[in-house]
Amino acid sequence: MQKKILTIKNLNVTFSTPKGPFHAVKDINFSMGVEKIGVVGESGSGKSITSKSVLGLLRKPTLIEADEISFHDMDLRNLDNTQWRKIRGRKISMIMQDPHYSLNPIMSVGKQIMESYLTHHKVSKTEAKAKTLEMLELVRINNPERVFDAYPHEISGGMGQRIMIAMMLIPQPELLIADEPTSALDVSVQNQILSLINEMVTRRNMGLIFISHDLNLVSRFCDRVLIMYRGRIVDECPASELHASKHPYTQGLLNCVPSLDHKKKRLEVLNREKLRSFE
Ligand SMILES: Nc1ncnc2c1ncn2[C@@H]1O[C@H](COP(=O)(O)OP(=O)(O)OP(=O)(O)O)[C@@H](O)[C@H]1O
Repeated sequence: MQKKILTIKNLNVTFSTPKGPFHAVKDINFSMGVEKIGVVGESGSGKSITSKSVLGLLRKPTLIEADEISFHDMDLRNLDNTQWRKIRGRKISMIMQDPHYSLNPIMSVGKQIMESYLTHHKVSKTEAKAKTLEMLELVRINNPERVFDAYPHEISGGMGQRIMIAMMLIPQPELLIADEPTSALDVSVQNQILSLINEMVTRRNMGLIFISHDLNLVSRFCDRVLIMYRGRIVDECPASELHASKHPYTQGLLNCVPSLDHKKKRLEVLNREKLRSFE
């Protein structure tokens, strides 16, 4: 049997809000090995909160309850900051949606990528810089020497996404959580980045959780898909069978995807009445 990288059993997340408790993530169960798992679902369905729970990024008073969240054999519940520092970035990395929130505004982007490498590898600065320039090239940055010295406000959104990807991949994590990692990139750069991520999965045995609104991309790129609705996983299928799913919510999502074949057809709106039984 394939070795498990991540196992989640009965994960529930409840926020405390001025209007009372809000149960954002409900009874999530899944496990994964060296594979690419796509997570889809409309905005607010709980995709990011599920990922943030895995990385211990939610703080009290938010209530995170789970029977199990384990990475290989390690229990990720209740780790302290020192233990998290050894895992975040090094073993589990997350590429966030907006690079401008994730990059340090007062440090050059090259230094940030280099630091990410040096934190986890005992090498000289010269070696780390060479590795950083190599990584910048791998994420298709032209003129890496110049970009190395740029500050986050000097770079475009698309370049920022590639820099985030470089920073997260350089330590060679065992699990990568990528939240809309290529949304600001044009199709050719997107394909190159996806092939780089794919290579990390196949050659370095990395597991990938790929959060996206792009159902066509997920069905093409991933191995398996989890479909979330209102905090729950309501459907799960091999990625190649996503378009054939019989689940009403998945069908609803698929019907909202613009298609070149149906240019004149009006885009459908999800029928919420039909979906009440999944809440
Ligand atoms: N700090 C918070 N306090 C209260 N509710 C929150 C908080 N953070 C997120 N939520 C709510 O939790 C739910 C799940 O949010 P989450 O960010 O996981 O959605 P998502 O599926 O990732 O959406 P998107 O695709 O837009 O990123 C949403 O209803 C959101 O409003």
